Order: sequence, then C-alpha cells, then structure tokens
Amino acid sequence: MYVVNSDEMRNLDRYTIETIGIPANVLMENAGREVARRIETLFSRTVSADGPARWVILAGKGNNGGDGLVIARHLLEAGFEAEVVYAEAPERMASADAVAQRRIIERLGIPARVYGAEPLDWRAYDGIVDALLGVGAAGAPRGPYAALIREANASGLPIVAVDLPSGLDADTGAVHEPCIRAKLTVALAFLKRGLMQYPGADYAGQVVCAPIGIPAKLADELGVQTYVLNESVLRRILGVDPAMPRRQNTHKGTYGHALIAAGSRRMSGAALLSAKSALRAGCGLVTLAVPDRLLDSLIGQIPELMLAAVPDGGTGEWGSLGEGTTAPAASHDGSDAGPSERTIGAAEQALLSLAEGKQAMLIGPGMGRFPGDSAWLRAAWESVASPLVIDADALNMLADAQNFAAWPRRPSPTVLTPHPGEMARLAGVSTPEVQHDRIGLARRYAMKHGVTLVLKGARTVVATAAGSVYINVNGNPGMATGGSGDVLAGIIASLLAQGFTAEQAAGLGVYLHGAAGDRAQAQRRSTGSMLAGDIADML
Ligand SMILES: NC(=O)C1=CN([C@@H]2O[C@H](COP(=O)(O)OP(=O)(O)OC[C@H]3O[C@@H](n4cnc5c(N)ncnc54)[C@H](O)[C@@H]3O)[C@@H](O)[C@H]2O)[C@H](O)CC1
Ligand SMILES: [K+]
Repeated sequence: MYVVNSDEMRNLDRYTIETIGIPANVLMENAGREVARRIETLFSRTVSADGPARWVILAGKGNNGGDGLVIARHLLEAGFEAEVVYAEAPERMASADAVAQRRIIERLGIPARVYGAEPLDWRAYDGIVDALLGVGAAGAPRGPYAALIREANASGLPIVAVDLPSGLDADTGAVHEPCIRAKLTVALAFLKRGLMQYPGADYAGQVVCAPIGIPAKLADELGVQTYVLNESVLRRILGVDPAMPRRQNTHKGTYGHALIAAGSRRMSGAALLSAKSALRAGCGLVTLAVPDRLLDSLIGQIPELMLAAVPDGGTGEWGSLGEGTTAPAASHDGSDAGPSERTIGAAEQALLSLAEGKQAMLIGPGMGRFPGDSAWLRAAWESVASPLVIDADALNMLADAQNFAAWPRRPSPTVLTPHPGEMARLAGVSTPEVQHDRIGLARRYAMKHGVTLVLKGARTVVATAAGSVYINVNGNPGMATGGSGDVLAGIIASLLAQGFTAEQAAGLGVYLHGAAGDRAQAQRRSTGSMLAGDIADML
C-alpha cells in the first residue's frame, strides 16, 4: 500500500540494514527467492515431458543483478534450467553482496557468460529475468544494458522484471529508450512510484509486491506519505468506510447541503451531471445555481434537485452581471479589477447569498468563461465560508488570475480537480511536462498553494497540502468521455457537504468514481459505449 521513490527506498534499505540490523545479504536472498517463487507459480517448470523450462537471467553489476543471481539458484532448485548472462564482466560487480552471489554461482557451476562475446540464441530460452537495473539506475540504459534490453524485447519471450523494468524511471513512470517490456514485475519490499503511473505501468505488466524482510511500518516511521488508493488505505490511512454506512437516527440535514454553480447555455448538461452525482454520493440536499435563462429548461429533469436562478441579463451565461453595488478592490488582483474599486454584480451577490448556510460549494462545470471571471472567482474564494471545489472553467479562471500564489489561504478546505491540460495551465508548464511527473508536480503544487489537488487521468493522483499522495488504480478507459469530470466534481462536493475532510473527500471521491465506472463498464460490457451519466447512475 505504500509507494516509494528511489531516495525513500535507499533510506529504508539503509535503515533496515544499519539500524535494525538485518544483513543486506539476507534481504538479497529474500528478494531473489520471492521472485523465483513467483516465476515457479506463474510459469511452467517444463516445456515438454522430458525437458525443463530454461530461463536466462540478465544480470547487471549492482544489487539488482545480485538479486538475479539468487533467482538463478532458486530456479534451478525448483526444477528449472537457469543460465546467467552478465551485462558486464563479473569482476565489475559493484556491490559486495552481488560479488558474494557471483562466487556462489561460480562454485555451484551455474552456467554464466558475459554479454557480447558471442551472439545470444534467444530461441534456446523459455523466459527472461530482467535483473539489469533497479532503483540505482541513472538515466537511459547505456552500452550493453541498452543492447540487452533491445534484444530481450525483440525475443518475444515472457520477461519478469526484478523490482522494476530496466529503463523505467523509478520516480516518475517515464520510460527511457530502451525500456524492458515486462509481463510481470515483482517489486521488492515496496511499490515504486514509476510502476504506478503511465507509461511505466504499461511496461511493468502485472505488478506484484514481494516482502523481503523490511518491516512495512518503517515506511511510516521514515516519512513515506504516498499510498495506493485501495480499501485498506481508505480505512486505515484516510479513516473512511467506502460503504458509507448511515446511523439510523438521522435526517437529510445530517448529510449536508451542497451548492453547485455550473452550466451555461451550451453546457447545461455538465451542471446536471454534477448535481445528480452529488445527490447520488449522498448529501442531503443539492441546490444547482444556473444563469436565469437556463432555469426553465432544467425544471423536472432531476426531481430531487433544487434550482436557483442567478441574474444573467437574459443571456444564459454567467458574468452578465447586471446592475451592481460597489466594493473596495484593494485586496483583489484579478486582471479586471479597477484600480480602486470593483463592481459586484447582481449575479455575484445572488451567488454569495446562496452560498450562505451551505456545507460545500462546487464552482465550474460547464460554466464557460466571461469578462472579469478571475476576479469573480477570487471574490468567491474569499467570501465562501464552506469547503470549495474548483473544477473545469473555474480552474482556467484561476490559471489566468494574476498572482494566484498571493491569494490568501482559505480557512476552509479547497479542492482543485484539474485534468492534465488544466494542470498545465495552472502550473505554467506544458501538458507533456505535467504527464512526465504527475506525482511530483501534483504534490509540489498542493503543498505550495495549500490546497487538495486531484490530478485526473488514468491513475488519478490526489495530493494534499501536507504532502500526502494517493494514487488511484481503479476505473477504466470508458471513463475517458465528456462529463466524467463533472461527475467526479459533484461527488467530491457531496462528500465535503457531508463533513468529510478535503483529503477524505478527494480520496474517497476518486475511488467511488472509479468503482462506479468499473460497474458501468461491467454492465455495458464495453468501454466505448459508456457515458458519464452511466457512471453517475452506478454510484
Ligand atoms: N529493496 C531493498 O532494500 C533491496 C534491494 N535490492 C536490489 O537492489 C537494487 C538497487 O541496487 P543498486 O546496487 O543500488 O543499483 P542497481 O542494481 O539498480 O544498478 C546500479 C548499477 O548500474 C549502473 N548503472 C546505473 N545507471 C545505469 C545506466 N543508465 N546504464 C548502465 N548502467 C547503469 C551503476 O553504475 C550501478 O553500478 C534494487 O532495485 C533491488 O533490486 C537488494 O538486493 C535487496 C535489498
Ligand atoms: K530490473
């Protein structure tokens, strides 16, 4: 359930060896035996009645290679044939523990050779163990490492990666050229971040985590704050029950009232999707505030929903503020604020008074952009007392606000739910830069701005202001469809209205959203035909 980066793994490793006193060679033995055991369970020991399956172990010069040598020994013991191919001359083994393993291999007479002397005949093998590079790798695989990776990938044989596929960046999930394409990756002691984000997750194949004797509680003690978002983490780390049981003696007021400011003439459906999802996620009441002209068209579409009209000058758009009062603008930095004062429109006043007495507010789905919107958002940012979810167009208002970093911290929770494009605008980087290190970027942004950040996309990342990160692993590509984000934003607002903290609401919300998406896929038996409304219906 813990996910570590390479620095954290090195610290855990060192602490276990030096402070706890478990010898490094014991960890290496455990690692090799655990990987061998997985191979024994998943792959046949025999190719025919009279011949054992033959595996080749590609061994690098570090401890990852040392693990590989232990694997060779255990595979032989289990009835496989095993052969070692060193990436570099064995005299160049970099660690004392790997050297010790090499001597054992030599004494046992296990066949071994150095890559490059003569061409490898890959047809002689039934499987490959990738023990070339582990968490000690730096940059793209070089020299014989790169050549071996290319040949292994081209062989078509099943590859089992030790700790992580060689060529994968353990910290980000970015892949170097070349990178092992594994069928199975056995992560040692803890999952590495790179295995949990794309494209790394694709190269890792099936991922299992094997215990090697490093006590899990050390991760907590050494400050690891990154987790896989599964039921056990929801319960034990976030302190929520995903079944959301209710006490008998409760009423709708117990579950909070959410206000959703959303929709415009061309995107009223986004507002309905958010509102429906908020209701389905369990809050007691939901009020949807829309530009006045839209209101009639929404009546009766969701009977449980309450509607509120915001003055729009007959346009059906936000921001047609109409007659307003004047407020000092000294604290406002929005690009449209006047030098000394700013007009508060009737729409803004209507919305702020609607927000009073609500337990959560969502701003953004289908809202569109309008002149002065960044300053408008800042007014909500400062005036709305309840927890706030900022989604979709409202995120772009935030991105366009001058000096968002200097906005005051909100006293109540704030959740931002960008997709990678919106995240790029918020952070002032390109979308590929966001995708290159989603966990790192999300965490830095959340900590810098004191918000809870939900960076959407396959393997959604939830990052908190305190530096915790949750990586979601459920959901499916059917959820890559218009309106899916509106559903998520509605769920999170609903959970906030019910009194969950921002961290709980974002984590549980992302998990429930993915679980509902998986149910929708199961019911439709297809990802292509899934609609966002199906996700809302499956909540
Ligand atoms: N989790 C644990 O506590 C244990 C992990 N084990 C295994 O050890 C590796 C990490 O071992 P380390 O020696 O630190 O590094 P590597 O084996 O990953 O390789 C480093 C080695 O390779 C050279 N090198 C680095 N980058 C490149 C490159 N781009 N191209 C070519 N060569 C490169 C570098 O010079 C080093 O010599 C961990 O993943 C586990 O598999 C322990 O066995 C048990 C305890
Ligand atoms: K490896």
